Amino acid sequence: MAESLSVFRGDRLVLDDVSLSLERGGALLLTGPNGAGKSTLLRVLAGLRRPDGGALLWDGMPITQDRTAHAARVAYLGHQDALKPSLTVQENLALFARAGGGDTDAALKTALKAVDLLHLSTLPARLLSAGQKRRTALARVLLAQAPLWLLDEPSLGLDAAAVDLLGAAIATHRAQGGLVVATTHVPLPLGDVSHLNLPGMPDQSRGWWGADEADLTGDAA
Ligand SMILES: Nc1ncnc2c1ncn2[C@@H]1O[C@H](COP(=O)(O)OP(=O)(O)OP(=O)(O)O)[C@@H](O)[C@H]1O
Repeated sequence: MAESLSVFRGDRLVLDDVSLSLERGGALLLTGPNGAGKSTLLRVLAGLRRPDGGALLWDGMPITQDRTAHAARVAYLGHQDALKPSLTVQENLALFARAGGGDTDAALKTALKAVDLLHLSTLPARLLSAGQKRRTALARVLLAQAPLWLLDEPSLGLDAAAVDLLGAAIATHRAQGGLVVATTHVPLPLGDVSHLNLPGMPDQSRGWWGADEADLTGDAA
């Protein structure tokens, strides 16, 4: 899926020769210290950022051949929940339900139920707690009906019950052949996963080029 990716941010090499692959139904956990490049790698996998070296493949084809098709494959959960504050939970999700096609109302209801937000569906997003906003953002991932879920610290702000719901949603997605790549600093209920640790710089003050480059190469699954 990803071959020898390298990415600069500013003049710093953040990812160096990172490779990974995932089969249908597979999940990959990205770990590493703050600044190691986990979010950067997710953005590259989402096609939101072009790598400076290496290639991203889907079913053996470079994603650069059809970026629109790749965008449609991806449901991306970033650090920002990106909800429109004046719209209700339901309204925030409606666009994504439509994009998924089929019975919009039924899909919306199923997604709201999956994150236990049915009772708050008519509340404006500005009135939601941090965890409720995160649940809404997760519902959007469910509605996207995309095979590849890219989740940046998905459990951030979630209570224990919501983490269980997240685990259930991921299990269902994987059972249907979906793929998941998630970053985390805490244990996540992902089941059987591959693991890629990006160690980052042990001492940032030494500058990137002092790093042991072998430590930066990750091969998953
Ligand atoms: N726009 C930018 N310009 C320059 N450097 C950047 C930019 N955005 C991020 N970086 C740097 O890229 C490196 C990787 O950042 P990234 O957000 O991918 O790390 P992370 O592993 O997700 O960290 P965290 O665990 O804190 O979320 C960091 O050193 C960061 O300072």
